Amino acid sequence: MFRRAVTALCYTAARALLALRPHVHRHLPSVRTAPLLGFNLDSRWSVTMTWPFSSFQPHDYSLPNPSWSPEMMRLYDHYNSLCEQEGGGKSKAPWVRMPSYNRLLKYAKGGQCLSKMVQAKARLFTRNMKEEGASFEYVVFLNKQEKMCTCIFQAGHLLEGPPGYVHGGAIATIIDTVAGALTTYLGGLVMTANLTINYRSPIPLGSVVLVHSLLEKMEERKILIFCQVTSSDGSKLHTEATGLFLSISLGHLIGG
Ligand SMILES: CCCCCCCCCC(=O)SCCNC(=O)CCNC(=O)[C@H](O)C(C)(C)COP(=O)(O)OP(=O)(O)OC[C@H]1O[C@@H](n2cnc3c(N)ncnc32)[C@H](O)[C@@H]1OP(=O)(O)O
Repeated sequence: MFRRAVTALCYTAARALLALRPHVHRHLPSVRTAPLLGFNLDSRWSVTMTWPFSSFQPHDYSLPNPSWSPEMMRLYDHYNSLCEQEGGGKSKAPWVRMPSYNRLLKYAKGGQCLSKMVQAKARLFTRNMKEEGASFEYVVFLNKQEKMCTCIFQAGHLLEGPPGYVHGGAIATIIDTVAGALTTYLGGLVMTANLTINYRSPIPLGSVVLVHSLLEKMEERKILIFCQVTSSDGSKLHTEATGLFLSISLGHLIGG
């Protein structure tokens, strides 16, 4: 009984992710939970919830907070100005800001509630710090036409690797996150199969960098991504990476 309930909840959450690209629904068997906990991601990637309690709206971590440096704010304002504006209806603007929650479950309608029922203490580890600015501060913008994402990333003091510089694992994490966001948009439910990273120059702790991720090739379930991390003015290359993502069936996640 419990297992069936958890499975139904997982189906609902996964359907929320798959809603990003409806064509991948072919990977999912039909389920009956959707009418109970439906969801909708509108064209600006903000979640439209019909859950009756508005306070259940999840916190969006990709919005500015006081820890953001002037450079982070400048870049945020720049990319935001390229996006469809609030109340602007259907826009031709190619960029959208992707919302960011501390659990992927929260993309589901009623996901705030779901996330309290399924492994309530679990958190997306890029979004699990209480202190703003201490670790990953980032916002991802998606360009649907170009099939690319650009992330503005401010690396906080807890991400130190070599003294004064960002840890290579933290850089891999933000690359995986940005490439993962792009491939989720392109392929629905995905997992990283392979990441190959070349660290070209160290990233100073506390600095703001740009993480660009773009589609190289998409072949059935395989999505190949190219990434570059550069200084905020683009003059310095910090990191290059390629990633292979595979779109998966829901059974892959809940079957173990
Ligand atoms: C808005 C949303 C934001 C989201 C941000 C968060 C993103 C976070 C993303 C992650 O970090 S995911 C967690 C880390 N990844 C994993 O834990 C994945 C662990 N590995 C697996 O679960 C499976 O190995 C995997 C799903 C990747 C593949 O298993 P499958 O059984 O689906 O694939 P299969 O073995 O049938 O292979 C399918 C094809 O892919 C190829 N392939 C599989 N794994 C490969 C690999 N590692 N390298 C190269 N090719 C690979 C394989 O050769 C084959 O090619 P062909 O079709 O041409 O024969």
